[in-house]
Amino acid sequence: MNKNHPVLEVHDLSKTFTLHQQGGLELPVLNAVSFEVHAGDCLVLDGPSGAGKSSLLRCLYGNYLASSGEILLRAADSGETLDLCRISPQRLTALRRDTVGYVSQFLRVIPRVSSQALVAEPLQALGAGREEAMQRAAELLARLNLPERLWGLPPATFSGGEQQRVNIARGFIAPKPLLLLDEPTASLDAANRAVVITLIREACAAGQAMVGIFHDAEVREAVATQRLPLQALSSAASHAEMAMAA
Ligand SMILES: Nc1ncnc2c1ncn2[C@@H]1O[C@H](COP(=O)(O)OP(=O)(O)OP(=O)(O)O)[C@@H](O)[C@H]1O
Repeated sequence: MNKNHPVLEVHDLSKTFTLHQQGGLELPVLNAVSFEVHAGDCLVLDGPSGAGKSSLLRCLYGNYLASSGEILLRAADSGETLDLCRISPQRLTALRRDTVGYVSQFLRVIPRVSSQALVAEPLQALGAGREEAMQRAAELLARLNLPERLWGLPPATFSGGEQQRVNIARGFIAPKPLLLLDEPTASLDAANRAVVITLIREACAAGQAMVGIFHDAEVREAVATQRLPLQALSSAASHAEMAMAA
């Protein structure tokens, strides 16, 4: 692990939402946030509800465009450092394939695609053969205790916890340098939470870096190598009150 070159560097990142349906009201959510993450680190985002944890994670995946600042990520293919705040959509798609993964709270189901194939897909996108990817998908689904009778079915009708485990397997199958985790254990029982903790630790030991939000204090304690405290800058409620008072 090279501690000198961070996988991710964030400099003075700020994000303000403009609420067009409320007369262009401005809602500052992140103010000059800076941090770096190295291979093997698991950075846990801390802070109360509304502090901007999910918004920050979405900026790091390029779903939200930051208002100012830099998000520097080292591309796995070229080793080139790219700024997510100033990147083309084509480059972002390539980065998501080989450099940065995202485990959201909810699974995006593709009709008629089996759970196992859905999990295998990110590894195939990195060049692995179908057989190898399906085998690795089966191993992960088994570790996450998803009953084998479900592997061949599309996950649309699965329970929340079953869908979340398919999503986690899909996130962990391809060893990208950076993995973003948005409450990956929120719908899981204690046994499966323990599996996810082990997966995170193994991935970090193998040199991946993680940035995550974890609902459960026990999980935060178990996985964090660093913490980033965030504070609520303003709340939608107080802004709504201000708008009504104006
Ligand atoms: N797309 C959006 N448009 C407008 N406001 C938004 C948007 N996304 C988030 N916000 C606002 O930004 C603030 C931060 O939200 P965010 O979801 O990032 O917080 P959080 O720390 O993840 O909260 P929680 O722990 O409750 O999930 C909230 O006040 C929220 O209403």
